[in-house]
Amino acid sequence: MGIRLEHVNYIYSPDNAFRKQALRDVNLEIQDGEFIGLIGHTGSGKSTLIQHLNGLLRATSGQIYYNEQNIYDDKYRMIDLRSQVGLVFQYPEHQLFEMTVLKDVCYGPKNLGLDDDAAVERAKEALAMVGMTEKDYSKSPFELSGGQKRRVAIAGVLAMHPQVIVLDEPTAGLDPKGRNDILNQISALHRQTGITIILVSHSMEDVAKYVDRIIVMNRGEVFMDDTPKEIFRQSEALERVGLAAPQVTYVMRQLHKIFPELPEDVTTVEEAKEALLHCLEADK
Ligand SMILES: Nc1ncnc2c1ncn2[C@@H]1O[C@H](COP(=O)(O)OP(=O)(O)OP(=O)(O)O)[C@@H](O)[C@H]1O
Repeated sequence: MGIRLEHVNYIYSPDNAFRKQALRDVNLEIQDGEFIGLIGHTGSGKSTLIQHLNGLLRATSGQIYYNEQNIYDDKYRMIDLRSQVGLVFQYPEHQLFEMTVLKDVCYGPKNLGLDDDAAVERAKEALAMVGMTEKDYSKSPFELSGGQKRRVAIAGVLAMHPQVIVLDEPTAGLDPKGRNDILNQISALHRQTGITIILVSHSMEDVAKYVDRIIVMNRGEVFMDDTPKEIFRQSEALERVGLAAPQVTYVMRQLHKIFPELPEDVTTVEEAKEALLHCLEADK
């Protein structure tokens, strides 16, 4: 099962001069356990779309089904959806406010009605999933690095045991090491738990290495929806909407013209390295 969007439109300020149609006839099916990259240039509708997935925004028209239930049915309990589809906003560390890391992560489960012991258990489990250790529990969130704060914020959502986690630009503002750490951690989380992960990003490089499927948004529409390889094959179409395939894809395409034995469609640096080494070995 999973999430299905049918003909979803969303208009901000429909009745005044600031009217803005941010989503146009969006049709999507997201299966349980997928790892998806949601890409688009600024203003393409990514944030608007993800806020529909846990009911924070209500479609102006169209329907959304979560596990085959229409979330706009009068009897549907939006609170259940919110606990199953966790949103991690951009710069989530700004929302850390408790005195200690452990207390902060307990906040969500307690809000769900869990008693103190159960909340602590969930918080510890979630902190371990994002690579935080016992010695971090009693620290103030304010003494952590930017990347660590972000992990704590992600743990806060994980502690609610969501089936789906949506991360809006989880690497924004981090240095290259911080970016790699957090993306590797998210990828490990996907492997360990099998939950659905939707990673919102501006960066093809960031998502190419990790996700199985990329959804490209443009002007509120789903412009492409395919595997990274298929998406990057259409680099001219991407460039028309202000995006580009990863640099390594272009480099390997040029190299393929000179050395046809090298693959033409490469999406990650790791794949390129492997292909080049293989080629060198064969040449020996
Ligand atoms: N509260 C709002 N009121 C009016 N228009 C809005 C509002 N929020 C967003 N928009 C407009 O809706 C469109 C889609 O915005 P959205 O934030 O979903 O894009 P985005 O792809 O997430 O952008 P970014 O990558 O910059 O976060 C943009 O044109 C934006 O200006």
